[in-house]
This record gives sequence, structure tokens and C-alpha cells, in this order.
Amino acid sequence: MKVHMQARPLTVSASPKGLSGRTLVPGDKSISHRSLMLASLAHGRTKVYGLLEGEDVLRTADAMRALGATITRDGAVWTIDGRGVGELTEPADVLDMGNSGTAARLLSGILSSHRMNSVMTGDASLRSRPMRRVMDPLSKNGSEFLSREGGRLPMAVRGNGQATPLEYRLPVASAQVKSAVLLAGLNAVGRTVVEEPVATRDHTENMLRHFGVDVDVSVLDAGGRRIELTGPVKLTARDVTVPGDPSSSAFPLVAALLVPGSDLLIENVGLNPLRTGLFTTLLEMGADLTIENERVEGGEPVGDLRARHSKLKGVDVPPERAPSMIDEYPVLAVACAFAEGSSRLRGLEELRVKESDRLAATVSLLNVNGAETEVVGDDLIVRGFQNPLGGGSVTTHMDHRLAMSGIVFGLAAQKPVHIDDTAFIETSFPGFVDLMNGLGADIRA
Ligand SMILES: O=C(O)C1=C[C@@H](OP(=O)(O)O)[C@@H](O)[C@H](O)C1
Ligand SMILES: C=C(OP(=O)(O)O)C(=O)O
Repeated sequence: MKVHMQARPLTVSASPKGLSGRTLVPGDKSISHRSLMLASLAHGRTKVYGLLEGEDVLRTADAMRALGATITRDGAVWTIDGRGVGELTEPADVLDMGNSGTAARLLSGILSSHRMNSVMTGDASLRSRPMRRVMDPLSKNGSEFLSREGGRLPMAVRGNGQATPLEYRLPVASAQVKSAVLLAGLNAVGRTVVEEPVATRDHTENMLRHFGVDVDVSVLDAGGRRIELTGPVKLTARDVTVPGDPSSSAFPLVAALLVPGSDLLIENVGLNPLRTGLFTTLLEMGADLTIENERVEGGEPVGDLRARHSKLKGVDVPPERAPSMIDEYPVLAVACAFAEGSSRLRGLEELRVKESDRLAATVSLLNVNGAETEVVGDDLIVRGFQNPLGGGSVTTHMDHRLAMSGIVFGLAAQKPVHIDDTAFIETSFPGFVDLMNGLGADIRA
């Protein structure tokens, strides 16, 4: 089913009494995509608890159904009857991955290693994003890819049912590319090896193990990793519990730090150390942020985040931290605009190829609202001030994180902030505006 997003503009005024109470955020997007894909590749029945029911993940569910898995939902519980590795069937129509880079890239790995032909497309944002980063390694396994000029979707794949195992060193820090190569390796004959120069989120490795696959991980000298598995592999169905998404928690969290009078508890947030760069950075800025009730659930560390209004100071974020907070830079930049002193966020080249050019769009979000910024190479410099103005109109370019970052700015600014379109928030954080209003915000159409 193709989803037509109707533009949803909003104006956000400062929250007078702060954000308080306790809340949950929706399930982790990365883990949700992977649970549907791996369960579809497993033998047997998997139940998934806490799946993110956002548009991006629903596109993955539709794609896996089109490839032959049976996926149903009963209340909040999703049930997947898998087909087994190598047993997915040719889709009868084009696979539409909507706005989701993760869905498109991870699925490419699966399609390239099954004996079938398929075509994948996406919305205008996804059709502008680079796919060569997966086509290049995957086409060495005996599959063939044909895309639009510049490696853009739509893309056709002629998969290879007896794929050659790949040995690949990632040229960019990307969990999506790493995962695509590993997923292709499940149905390859022999040893698949991926090396990443900097560690990226390891949810694919963790969940493969959860489904019974031997995954060897060794740490490389400079903090990178080498990941290996031997195919063809058999996955055994096993239930999955999805923690709250740390990337989604970033928005109510930063809002609470910025809006005077706030005291907020966000419960059951995933704390995988390869995802927590934002929390480290906010603590360096002087945030009153504590992690309570740390525990392990469904194989991933989780905890509750308590955030109170804080006087923040500028920060210098090293480039090697980027993979652990790659989706959090727009909202971190908003926090920096409200901090005392300058901040420098280093090594942001990957932001240019997200749902929008997030570096340019973040600069514009800040500038239209009176903040001062500078881009030097791949670094973003934000000069903070205590009373950010607001009053600007934010252009979101089909990018959910820009829309939520604009809302956070408006909640703490002197003058109302207009957001051109908040519809894409549905991709990762359904119910965001209602949730924020329930905590004390007053966000209206
Ligand atoms: O693997 C994943 O689930 C993701 C990896 C990251 O992308 P890259 O692999 O392009 O860094 C991130 O930005 C995206 O939101 C989710
Ligand atoms: C970059 C993101 O997602 P994707 O690459 O899956 O579109 C994101 O959610 O911020």
C-alpha cells in the first residue's frame, strides 16, 4: 500500500510551565526493522513485543509479506511465521520502502542473496539517497543491480541463490551497509567478513545471535570491529522484546533540559552503548540527566532517563562519537543554540545523505530562528545564547528529525516557531505531538 503523506504544518509556542511527568517512547526503529526481517528468515513463529508501529517499519512489514512471510498484528503483539533463509519468494510488485533508508539498505542484502528478481523504490526523499554504498559490495556476490543514474532508487535486483560470501571493509561508518553485507552472508556459501573502521550500532549482530547464529566479533586496533559469520545459516524463531528508542527519547529529553520548570522521566529507553553518544554529550554540557533502574531486557541494556531543566554550556564533540549519535545531531544542535558559549560538532559528513541534507537543514533551522552557526568542512559550529529568539519558519524536507527538532526549538524559544510539515514524524515517532502535549506542551495546528 502506498502512503500519501499530507502536509501537516504546525506552530509551536514556548511551553510556560515546563514538561513534567513520566512517559514511554515508541519502540526502537533499528531493532524493529531487524526483528521483522530476521523473523521472516527464521524457521518457526516469532512474536515481537513493543514493535515500533511507525511508517518506516510498516514498510518493512509490507515488504516481508510481499516476499512470502506471514505477518499479523493482534493488539500490540506482532506475529511472524518465517520462511527460512533462501526460501523467500519473488515479490509480485515493486517494493516501496517509503522514507526508510534502513529498510531499503538492509533489504538489499536479503534480495541479493535470494534467487529472485525484484524492484525497490521509495518516496522522493529515499529516491534521492545513495544506494551505491550497498550495490557496490553486494554485486560482488554474484547478484546484479540496476539503478537510476547516481545509484538512486528505483533499483532492480537479480538475486543469486548461491551467493559468494563477501569480505568487505566499510568505506563509511554505516550500520546499514554492514547489515546489508551480513544479511547477504546468511545465504552465501562460506565465510562472510565485514570490517568497520569505527564501531556502529550492533543490533544486527545481537539479533542474529538471538536467532541462533554464530557471529564472531573481534575488536580492531583503532576501535573498529571485524564481524564474521559462515553461511548458509539456519535461523530459529525466537520472541523479541523491543526497547524504547533512544533516538526518539532525545526529543522530549532535550525539550525538558531547555524548558524552565521541567522534570521528566522517560521509561524503558534502550541504552546500547553504541547508541548513547547524545547522553554522554549532554552530560558534558552540564545536563541534569540521570539514568535510573538500569537492567537488561530482551538482550539489550535499558533504563529510565530522568531530565530536569538545566543551564547548558557549549561542547566539542569528537568525530569518532558520530556513529553512536548519528541521528541526534539536529536536536543536539538545538540544545547547543540554548547553551552558554560555542559548540563544535565534528565529522558530520554522513548527515548530508540522510532523509534530507541534515547539515544544511539544521543550519537553516537555527538561522531562521536567530541562532548563529558556521560550517567549517564537515564540522558544525553553533554559537549559543541564553535567550534564543525563535519566530522562524522551519523547512523540514520530508525529514522527521528536523520536524521534531523544530518543535523542541519552539518549546523553548521567545517567539513561536512555525514548522512547514510535521507529517513525516509518523515514520519514527507516531503520536509525538500528543505525547508532548500530555507532558505540558501546547502544540497546535
Ligand atoms: O542501521 C540502522 O538501523 C541505522 C543506521 C544509521 O544509518 P547509517 O548506516 O547510514 O549510518 C541511522 O542513521 C539510521 O537511522 C538507522
Ligand atoms: C536516518 C534515519 O533513518 P533511515 O536511514 O532509516 O531513513 C533516521 O531515522 O534518522
